[in-house]
Amino acid sequence: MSFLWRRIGLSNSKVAVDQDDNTPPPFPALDSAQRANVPQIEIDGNEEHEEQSGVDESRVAVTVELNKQDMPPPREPLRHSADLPLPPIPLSSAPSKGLASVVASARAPSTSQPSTRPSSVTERPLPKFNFSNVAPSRKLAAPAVTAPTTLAQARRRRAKVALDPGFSQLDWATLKNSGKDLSGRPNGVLPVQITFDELKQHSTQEDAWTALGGKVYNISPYLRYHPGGVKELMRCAGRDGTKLFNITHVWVNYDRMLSNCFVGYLVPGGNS
Ligand code: HEM
Repeated sequence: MSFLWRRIGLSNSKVAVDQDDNTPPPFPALDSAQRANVPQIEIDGNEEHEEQSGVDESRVAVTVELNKQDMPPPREPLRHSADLPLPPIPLSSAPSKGLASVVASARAPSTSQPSTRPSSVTERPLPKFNFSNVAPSRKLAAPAVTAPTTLAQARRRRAKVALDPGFSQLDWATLKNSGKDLSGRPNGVLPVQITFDELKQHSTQEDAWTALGGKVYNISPYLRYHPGGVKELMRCAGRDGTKLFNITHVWVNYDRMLSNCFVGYLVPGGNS
């Protein structure tokens, strides 16, 4: 565990920030598909279990077990009445009635006529299947969806950050697409090589750099636009934020979002 003293806000007061703190924030939702690869644990109905393991109950996956081999055989497809062989046309009625009415009466026999349907094509009853005999073999993970019951619980699970007016993702896209250089470098200076020691110097809100995938970005202009809030984003300021970023939302295309904020490449040198 290594600590870095970081100035907070405009007050210049300093706090110790754990450089190795990659604890994921409560986003994405703890029972989401993104987190589906977290190790599963069995439910034991013991509330204390959560406390001990540090696992939120909503992360617990219910284990449903099915055995494919024990599934009932597929039902035989029903035959359409049009596929059934036509009953013999009574010869006596053929000359007097039109052909169409003869065919119609043959397909839909009147109630007065006894059915001529061959007994071999009568519908077979479905085979009986006892689901209690299903043996466990194949595991399917179904996330336990537990709706928060109180307002406090809901807040604890997912505290939504209220962005200031004019700082939506759309506003950021507009600013970015304006082509303005947001790297903070003097105009015309080419991307530079940045060591870890240099990176650490940029850890305040007014001058925050982070390294993502080997590239260093000036995240100060983006702070107030970040849907997860300034505080969360500042956790990766002055250090390599790749791990924390990927744990949180690997699907976000940071390279495109922060293209105007690109400062340079992270190179070995200094202490990481
Ligand atoms: C500089 C890199 C980062 C960029 C460009 C970025 C961008 C974004 C974007 C676009 C979203 C919305 C994603 C979505 O709704 O699917 C988001 C959400 C979020 N981000 Fe980041 N992020 C960055 C770093 C971080 C870091 C380091 C953390 C902290 C651990 C973090 C925490 C969050 C959280 C908690 C949300 C969820 C907000 C909500 O409740 O909707 N982000 N971020």
